Amino acid sequence: MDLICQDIHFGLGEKKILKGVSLKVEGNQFHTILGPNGSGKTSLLKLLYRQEKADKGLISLDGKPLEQWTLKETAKQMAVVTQFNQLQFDCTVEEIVLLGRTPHLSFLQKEKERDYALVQDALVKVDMLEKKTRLYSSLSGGEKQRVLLARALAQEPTLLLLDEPSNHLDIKYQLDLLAIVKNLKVNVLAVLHDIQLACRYSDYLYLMKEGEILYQGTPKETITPESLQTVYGVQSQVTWTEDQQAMIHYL
Ligand SMILES: Nc1ncnc2c1ncn2[C@@H]1O[C@H](COP(=O)(O)OP(=O)(O)OP(=O)(O)O)[C@@H](O)[C@H]1O
Repeated sequence: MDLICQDIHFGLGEKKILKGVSLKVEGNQFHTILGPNGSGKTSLLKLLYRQEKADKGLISLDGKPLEQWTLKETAKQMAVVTQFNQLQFDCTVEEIVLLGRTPHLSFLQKEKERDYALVQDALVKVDMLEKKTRLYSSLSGGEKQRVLLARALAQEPTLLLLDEPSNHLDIKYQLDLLAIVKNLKVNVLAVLHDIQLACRYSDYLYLMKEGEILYQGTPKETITPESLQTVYGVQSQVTWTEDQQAMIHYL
């Protein structure tokens, strides 16, 4: 599912949070939004998963305006992983991941063998199969994060939205998570904080500051001493390895 945002404006009270944001997520590529705290990254994702509504501008999915899609239609194709949160009720790991299949089932339809197979596969991918009978509430922050990714994988999305998905993960699982997502070969829009990890896994970067996208392009085009100075206000030297790893030396 392709996503296009055109000239998106969004504010809360007097505060203008997004000031004309335009972006595209297509080509089964991994797109990342980077930017300082408070620049509007999460707000933009909230508009996409309809927690908030834009004041102006057009959001379209496969060429059709977002508001013309039903929630169920979008849930069949769009999965969202935010930072782990508390659930209203407690479930086992397996039950939570199985919820990823809900959009694909009709009313009162029971899950089938394929649904359980997808759940199993997702749990293996995030290395949580052994803990499938554990209660979600008993998991560590990083384990919860991996379960939420597994739920999104079980959903078989064609557009995956990730909001700082690797925050609670140690470096091994951060690398694993981003590699899993990259290998899905679906449209991905991620909000990340780690510039180096973003460069390593993203095909395309959007660099945001104060509600506007100031730089965009491949990681090499986007991450430069000039852009880091403008967006984050830090001085740096940037060199690149052959496998698209940015070596950022902060001065
Ligand atoms: N409910 C709210 N009421 C008032 N201001 C809000 C609200 N939600 C967000 N904001 C403000 O909007 C701005 C953008 O917030 P947002 O969470 O989108 O930024 P972000 O780029 O995701 O930040 P971070 O990197 O810190 O997660 C911030 O200044 C924030 O304080």
